[in-house]
Amino acid sequence: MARFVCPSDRGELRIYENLDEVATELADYIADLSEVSVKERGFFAIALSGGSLISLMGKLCEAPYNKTVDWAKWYIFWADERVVAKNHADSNYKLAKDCLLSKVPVIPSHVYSINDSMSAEEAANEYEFVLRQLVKTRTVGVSEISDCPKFDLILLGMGPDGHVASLFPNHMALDEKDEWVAAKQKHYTQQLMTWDPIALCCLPGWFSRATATWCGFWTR
Ligand SMILES: O=C1O[C@H](COP(=O)(O)O)[C@@H](O)[C@H](O)[C@H]1O
Repeated sequence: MARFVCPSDRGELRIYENLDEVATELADYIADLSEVSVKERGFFAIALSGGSLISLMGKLCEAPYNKTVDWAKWYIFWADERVVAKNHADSNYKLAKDCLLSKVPVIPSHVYSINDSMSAEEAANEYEFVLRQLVKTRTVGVSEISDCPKFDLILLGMGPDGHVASLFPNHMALDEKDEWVAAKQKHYTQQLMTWDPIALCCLPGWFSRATATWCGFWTR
């Protein structure tokens, strides 16, 4: 049974007993939001991070969700990606494909992975261009107060140092105001990583109907 805490007006904190409970609640949460979005807009635009989040979404591949969710209406995006080939073990796209997308009937052309055949800067520009087209057609919603995309759901796993979507605490990418997608240099040294020191990140200016940040520590 989850405990609900509202530390401020900035959202709601739910604390679960164990990982299984989190995964069950997360699957319900996503399925409900998908249903509402498809009913209201005809689409469900979801942005994913990499990391532990993806295995937590695993229950979506099982009954009843694999049959009840309207997968054909899903449009899938990445909140961040590493600058590696799509078949590289560190690719966030590969992680989602292997553990989730290959197990449910999503439409391949609705899966918007980040281009791995160009430089990080070019890939960031291209991703922003694609997003702008999808916002124009309202496949991805638009914010009421700016022209920024408004996803139906942005799901972000949070690393132990508080980073989400390759946005590390105090990184200058957090001050970015104009671009929707940015390539950034890795500036942190405390982690050993095998991939290139640049990551794409979708910026804090993005909007969503719902943003859920799933932290790495679940138990009380
Ligand atoms: O490097 C990354 O880490 C974060 C957090 O991952 P987690 O395994 O600690 O949950 C992830 O959200 C991000 O996509 C990834 O690139």
